[in-house]
Amino acid sequence: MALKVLIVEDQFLEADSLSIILKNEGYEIRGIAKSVEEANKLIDKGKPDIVLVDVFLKGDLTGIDLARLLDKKNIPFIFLTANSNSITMEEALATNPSGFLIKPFREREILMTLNIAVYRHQKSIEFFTRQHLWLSQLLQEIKDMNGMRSEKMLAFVKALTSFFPFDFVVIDTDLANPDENAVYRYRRVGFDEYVRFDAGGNPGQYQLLWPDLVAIRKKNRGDRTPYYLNGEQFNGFRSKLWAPLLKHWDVDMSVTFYGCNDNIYSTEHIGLIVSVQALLAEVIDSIRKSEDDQDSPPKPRRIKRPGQLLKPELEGIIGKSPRLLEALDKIAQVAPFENTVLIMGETGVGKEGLVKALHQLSNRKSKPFVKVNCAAIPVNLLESELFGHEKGSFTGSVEKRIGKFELAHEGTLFLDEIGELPVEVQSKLLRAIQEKEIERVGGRTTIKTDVRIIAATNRNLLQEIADGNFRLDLYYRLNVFPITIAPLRERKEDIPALAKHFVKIFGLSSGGKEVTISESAMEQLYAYDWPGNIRELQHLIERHVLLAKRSVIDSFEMPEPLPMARFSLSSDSQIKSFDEMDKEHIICALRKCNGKIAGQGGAGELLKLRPTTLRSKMKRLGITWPVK
Ligand SMILES: Nc1ncnc2c1ncn2[C@@H]1O[C@H](COP(=O)(O)OP(=O)(O)OP(=O)(O)O)[C@@H](O)[C@H]1O
Repeated sequence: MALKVLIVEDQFLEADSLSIILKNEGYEIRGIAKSVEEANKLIDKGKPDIVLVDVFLKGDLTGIDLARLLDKKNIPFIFLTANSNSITMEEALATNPSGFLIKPFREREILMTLNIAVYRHQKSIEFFTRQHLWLSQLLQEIKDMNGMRSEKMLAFVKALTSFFPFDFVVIDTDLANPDENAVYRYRRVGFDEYVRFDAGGNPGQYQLLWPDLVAIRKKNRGDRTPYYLNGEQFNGFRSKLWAPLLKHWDVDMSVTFYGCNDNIYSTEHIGLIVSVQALLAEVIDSIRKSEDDQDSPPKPRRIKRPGQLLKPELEGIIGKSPRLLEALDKIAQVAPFENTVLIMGETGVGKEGLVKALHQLSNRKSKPFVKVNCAAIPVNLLESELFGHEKGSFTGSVEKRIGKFELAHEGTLFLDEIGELPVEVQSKLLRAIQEKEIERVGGRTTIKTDVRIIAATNRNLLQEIADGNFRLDLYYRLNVFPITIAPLRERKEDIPALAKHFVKIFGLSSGGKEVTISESAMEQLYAYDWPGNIRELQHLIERHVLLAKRSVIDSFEMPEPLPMARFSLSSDSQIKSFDEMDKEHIICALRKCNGKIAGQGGAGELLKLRPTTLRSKMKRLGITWPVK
């Protein structure tokens, strides 16, 4: 069936040419609207499958206003823009678009961007449907389960963890009952570990004590709509998701999730919770009716389910910080699906470990796992590395070569350092991913491939796009399910476990040395900022274990602080912005190279920047040569 497209564009010629191109490709044009008002009228007449909307429209409402409405209505949309002014881009990105088309439009790009947008939308629907089915099935099992009340409640909490990330959950089983025993509170302390607080128990650092809960109950009473809040403070947390559960049309119970991290809840969580609201109420009702087990062990109780402490595939991954658990949850959630996954994080944070775990948790685990490090392969060989080549296709290609796409057939292809991929290869990669077929270099036939792509990067891809080094359409195709791993300095609570783990490993590999770390040495590890993240910690400990003459490491020889940190600012010195410093630095390099940008001895080489990146930075900072 033809896909229905609505075009919202006030420039007649542009709208008309888009419409002709799309009609020729078999799309149905639902109409051309010149303003948000006109667009809304057309949408009311019949929902389009996708909307192409100009960011700047005449009238009071802009394309961004329309985008917000479309996002709420779950209609995918692509922005049309000639201007990549950064503030507008930031605002536009926040509306959750499925892509951007930059004017003047090229036919091929229009079609590719539309295909990607449709792919992303289909994947999100598919993801939601499967999540819903999976959660419903789990809830049904818990409802039918025999067992004591606390056992069933724990199974319930564990089931919810995979779908609604939380660090603390409050299940209120009887809102009308002023008894603290009607409220169940659990804190998540590991991937599959929880601490339960019974009536009178102390929920630790988080002040969710009974008086707080009474106040929250009072505030929520009568509220029938689930909501989420991000970025505010709630008793020490930064995110909250609340859902009322109805019985006989009355709000009788509720579930509240709290997260230590910002922005963990979204409209998707609301959609999912609403889709199982009735079942959640039935499960809690069945738990309420099951046998009470008040005479249980002292409180608070740390609960681990034997044999299921951690998914074995995640076992080598050390740490229990909320930031790490958030990433691990996402890995476990997305693994069974076929989605492309993009993993972002600074160098050495553990991206590769997560990618391997993802493959192991996926249905492709018995098939090949193939890694390509896009930064380590010379540019002229990258294409043949990815897609292979035919004998004699270029000088030196004496043998036919099978590329990584073919080697990864039916398995996972891990594209590490994707931000380093040259733009020329990016378009070929995009085609290979989108069309699921490749052509060997020098080959004439297309070869079908079935690979799941997982890409990782330590670069800010949006900045790379702004600098002209990364294709917007490839970014949208890869960024279907993004996962960010926080740097070590933002999850310092993981340091002791990681340090102990590395001490043990390097102790064993250096002849079974048993080494421990003193408290003051551990404090040194805490105080440092770890620009090289876990890899840097690992190397530091390896060195100290090898050199350790005693069984205790009393102090670490910490790396020198970064040069910047050594500058002491006198009270009258002026602090320069990063842009000002960049400008001075670039001008200095240009002077040294006499204005030469590209090639050997050019400023690009000196600054370790691609000439294109350097030129766009110069343009942005208003640098010209000779310097005015
Ligand atoms: N949570 C963890 N538990 C145990 N070891 C870890 C953990 N995270 C990272 N490591 C170890 O730290 C080292 C660096 O990790 P890894 O290579 O996965 O980082 P990366 O993010 O892929 O870095 P880069 O961007 O430089 O490729 C590896 O030896 C890895 O085993």
